[in-house]
Amino acid sequence: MADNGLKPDDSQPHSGPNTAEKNAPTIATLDDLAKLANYSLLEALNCDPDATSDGVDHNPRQVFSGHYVPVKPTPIENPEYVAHSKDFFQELGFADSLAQSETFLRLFSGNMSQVPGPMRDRGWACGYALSIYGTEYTQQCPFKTGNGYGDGRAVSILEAVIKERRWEMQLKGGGRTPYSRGADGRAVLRSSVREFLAQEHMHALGVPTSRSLSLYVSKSEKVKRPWYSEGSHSLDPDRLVLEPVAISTRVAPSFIRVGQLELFGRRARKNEHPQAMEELRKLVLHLMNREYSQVIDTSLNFEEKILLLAGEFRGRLTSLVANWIRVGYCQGNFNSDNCAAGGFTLDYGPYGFCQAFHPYFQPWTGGGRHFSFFNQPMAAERNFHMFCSALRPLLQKHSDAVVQLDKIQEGFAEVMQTELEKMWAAKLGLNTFNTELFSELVRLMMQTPIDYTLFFRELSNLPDTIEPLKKSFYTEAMPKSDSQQFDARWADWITQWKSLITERTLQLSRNEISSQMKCVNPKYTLREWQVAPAYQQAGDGDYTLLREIQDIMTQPYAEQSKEVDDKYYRLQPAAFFEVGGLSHYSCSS
Ligand SMILES: Nc1ncnc2c1ncn2[C@@H]1O[C@H](COP(=O)(O)OP(=O)(O)OP(=O)(O)O)[C@@H](O)[C@H]1O
Ligand SMILES: [Mg+2]
Repeated sequence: MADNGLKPDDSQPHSGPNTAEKNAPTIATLDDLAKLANYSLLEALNCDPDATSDGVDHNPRQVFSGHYVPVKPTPIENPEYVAHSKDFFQELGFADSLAQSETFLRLFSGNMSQVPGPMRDRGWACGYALSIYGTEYTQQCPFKTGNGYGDGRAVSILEAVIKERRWEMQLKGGGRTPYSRGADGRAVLRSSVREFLAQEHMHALGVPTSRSLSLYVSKSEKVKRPWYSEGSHSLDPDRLVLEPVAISTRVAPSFIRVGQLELFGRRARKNEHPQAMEELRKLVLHLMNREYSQVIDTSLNFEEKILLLAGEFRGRLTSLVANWIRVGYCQGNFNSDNCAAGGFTLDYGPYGFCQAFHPYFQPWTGGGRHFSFFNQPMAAERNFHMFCSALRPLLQKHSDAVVQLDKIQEGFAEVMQTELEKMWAAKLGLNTFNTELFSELVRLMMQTPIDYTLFFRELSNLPDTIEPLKKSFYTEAMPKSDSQQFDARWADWITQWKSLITERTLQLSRNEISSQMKCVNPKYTLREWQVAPAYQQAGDGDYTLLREIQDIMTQPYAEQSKEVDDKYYRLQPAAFFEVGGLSHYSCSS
């Protein structure tokens, strides 16, 4: 395996500069960043042999082989700075001033014409396959073959090793690529603000995710998207809206998706061309290098590495989905092409955070029950099966390894269940999962509509009665006649739960239990009715609210001021239920 340019263990303290010096920005200019360019993907993988070398390759076409197509992004017109992630800038050692510097803005709004060397002056897009809940689709591209499907508006522009970690930087909305399928390759400000805020929020919530680097909007270029009139109760958007285009940059160790492995797995399985098996092998080795180098020993033989990879991805994916449920996140569209092979959250399209609890909460009207809140473990299992199927052709001559891979695949549900039980126990402040207590809680949470975030946060104060929890009840939605009966059942539930907490106080103080609970039950989560005014105001050039939300939502577990609580630690107002664009969306791009 190629050297990935990383030290074996980057969690070790480094000798050398003291902390203050270490935290000082080391990347103050684009030249500083360009020097760190290091393109493992371009070096290890195959370029599409039919690609034009200038990267001006924007028309939809079939890409039959190769892992990537060189693409020059199309810059947005008259770009203006909207936001950058201060936290992530600091982690990377970027000076804040960089975000508003002319050269950085130019590059990260899609203009690669003047990049300093050794950074390259073109980016790349990758093809991938799509499976929806475990069923392969090849009809979704204009050619009905699946060969024209992939990064249709995502263009990677840089891979760099920064502070001993490898990062890929990808523009979203960077214009057309051969995979754009007749669409414009653009993202609008609305969806870019949503993704930008959500990525950093999820990171702060402790959920593995792609990160947000920067966000720029065009002051003159607009595109039309179907969207909702204000207050519309329609399921589908009822009008076309002209919206400003934007480019956000997201960053991750790699952007390899399960769908990408599937594409190459399918070609190898069907022996579509002479290099198909070799291309699959290369991609899998590259994935190990990019995402699993700390856990896959390079001296092992290939079959052993594949089994380790499958086991490790299973661990990451199950833990990821348990975390999603912990924080109330519903991805909405958990197809294999939105499932990062590194096991982190990717593609914040029709996502939403659960407010009024329902196990089948699903903000995307096209997502159905299969991608709904509590069904995410099943959707993840389907994606995991597709991942294993893509690896299988590589084990053709090793029947023992195939049996072991099958076992890893079959074991998904059990590992998932263990993760979920661990997570629920932690949310409830307990050491072990109690089936009876949990089942009754879910029944109660369905009968008494509760606010998912508020409920668990209030519970973290270890109340003795249900009174403090009522802050989280959507009482208006409750049938009055039943409320006394529900109160009695809630009181029983609290008594049972408290007796388990009391048992736990033999090992931990009440304060310790409460603070542990507050580390897993966030106080603030993104609520769509609060994000909508932020992107609306941003459309008018006012970024104040966006930045306020950014500040608050990057400290989601902290107790913040009373003003913040009054505004953000509260139920969704009744007027926003069932409103298009707030409680549901049929399209989000
Ligand atoms: N405006 C657009 N122009 C071109 N391609 C698009 C556009 N919107 C979506 N696509 C492509 O359609 C496919 C499905 O869209 P989906 O909403 O899952 O992805 P996305 O939000 O664009 O991208 P990602 O998964 O990269 O975050 C993706 O391959 C995407 O690249
Ligand atoms: Mg997607």
